[in-house]
Amino acid sequence: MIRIECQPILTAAEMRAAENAVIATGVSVETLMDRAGTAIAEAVRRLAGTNEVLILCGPGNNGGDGYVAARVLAEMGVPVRVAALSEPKTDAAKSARAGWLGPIETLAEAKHAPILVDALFGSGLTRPLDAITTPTPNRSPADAGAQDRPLGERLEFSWAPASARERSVVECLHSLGNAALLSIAVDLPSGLATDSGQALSTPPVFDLTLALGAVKPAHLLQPAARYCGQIRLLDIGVPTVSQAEVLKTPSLPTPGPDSHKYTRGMVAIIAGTMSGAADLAALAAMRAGAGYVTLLGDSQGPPHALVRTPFSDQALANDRIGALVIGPGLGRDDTARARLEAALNAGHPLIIDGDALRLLDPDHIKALKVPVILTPHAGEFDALFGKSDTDKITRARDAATRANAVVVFKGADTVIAAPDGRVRIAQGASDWLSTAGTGDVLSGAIGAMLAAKLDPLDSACAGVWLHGDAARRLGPAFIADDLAEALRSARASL
Ligand SMILES: NC(=O)C1=CN([C@@H]2O[C@H](COP(=O)(O)OP(=O)(O)OC[C@H]3O[C@@H](n4cnc5c(N)ncnc54)[C@H](OP(=O)(O)O)[C@@H]3O)[C@@H](O)[C@H]2O)[C@@H](O)CC1
Ligand SMILES: Nc1ncnc2c1ncn2[C@@H]1O[C@H](COP(=O)(O)OP(=O)(O)O)[C@@H](O)[C@H]1O
Ligand SMILES: [K+]
Repeated sequence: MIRIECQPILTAAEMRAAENAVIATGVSVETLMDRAGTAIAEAVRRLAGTNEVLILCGPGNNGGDGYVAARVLAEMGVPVRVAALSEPKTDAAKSARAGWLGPIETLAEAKHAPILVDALFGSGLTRPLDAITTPTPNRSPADAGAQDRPLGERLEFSWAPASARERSVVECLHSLGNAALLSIAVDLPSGLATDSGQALSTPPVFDLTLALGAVKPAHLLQPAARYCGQIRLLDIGVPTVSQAEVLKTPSLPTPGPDSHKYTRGMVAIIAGTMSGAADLAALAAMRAGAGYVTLLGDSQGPPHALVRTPFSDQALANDRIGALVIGPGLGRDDTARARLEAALNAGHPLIIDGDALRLLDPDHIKALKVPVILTPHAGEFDALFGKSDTDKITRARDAATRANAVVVFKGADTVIAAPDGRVRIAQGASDWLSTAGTGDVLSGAIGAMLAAKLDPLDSACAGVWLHGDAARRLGPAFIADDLAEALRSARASL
């Protein structure tokens, strides 16, 4: 089981292409399925202990993985039962099923087990599960004493129409999931759309998802990600590359004997009508490691290390400024517009956030001659780039190309895109970040990274990582001020 940080993220089609490239070298689908099922079995055995395992198998290759896992677990001496939704459809799944010598229960009538493994649907799901009804076996497992039947004897499905006992797949999944001590999804919790991260149906929340061969968008994008629990990758010997990767722990420069405050990086924050927001960005830039932070505009209070200067074109014309943050608490009045205009003309690398995003259009941003990082939340993104039903990765990537800027598309599933098509997606954000001012903190943290001369994509990634790590350290009910302070602990952990 491999941690997913830094791993390539593949769409369903990209994963199929990667698998096909391996198959073209002479490796059969059955061999890949065998590797997948064996890896699942090994992972499940480590977690299951002596507990009984119930594996739910669907009609496709996800179900095939389940049958292989069941066979291997049984060979390992782990108590395991199989319940199926229907007969397998693919050749590989049929051959995997043939290798399972135990009984097969129907999904609707399967009794729960302490360990639930969902191998109903993976990356092939294209429509909701709700409409599915389960076939009725000609004998129920209970009638036939399925649990006691020797290996080798199996129940045959009859494809009879709905019976009184028939239940929807979603309902079965939820009740078996609720009753389990530990629930594990094979590749994806059944019901999720692999590429968009939409929930075609609502699965239960799993404890663990075992991604096969590669991380998929649905492991990271909302709403799908909330159903996955912990995510671990299983290697099935399929080489994968992608321009999209899971956000990694950054490697940041630390001060040395030759460092001074300006070599550490100077960040300027432009204040506006709500100076608290600019104060938060400034504090965040300092705690993220900037050597010098100046706040241009009106604000008061600590920290004393923050250099407050009235806003002026002259103050802006400081060559030492390595990153200029504009937008947090800027307002949208004439003063805000004038300050934004001055900032765009100052020639410093820019982080554009909050109100400033509402005063610009993509063409204007594209015309800028300096590195630019945009940090919109969903509302700001829609206002700037237009609404769309396309998936968040594509939207972020298209926006980055259109504005020729790094785009940090915020949310519980922050997607960071560069104009060259590279994408990084954050995992495991704390939901407690949903509090006022945390976006201001992010812009300041990214400012510190850009001023430290990281390239724009790396700056955005490092800022998002520090922000996410700081939030996780704080636990519940923190406020943005706490988050800015905690950036220091996040940096110290590197
Ligand atoms: N390819 C490989 O080499 C390897 C792949 N691997 C594994 O394969 C998984 C992908 O397999 P997959 O493509 O067969 O898709 P899967 O997720 O099992 O489901 C599709 C099946 O379900 C059906 N179906 C869809 N929606 C439905 C619905 N609502 N209600 C009812 N049926 C519905 C659909 O039918 P159809 O839409 O064609 O009518 C089709 O039969 C992947 O996640 C990984 O676990 C590994 O073994 C490694 C090697
Ligand atoms: N439910 C959530 N789970 C995880 N992160 C979230 C959630 N909601 C918001 N965030 C993060 O919190 C920050 C909020 O930023 P933003 O919406 O700009 O707030 P503000 O303008 O109040 O500072 C972003 O970094 C975003 O990614
Ligand atoms: K599954």
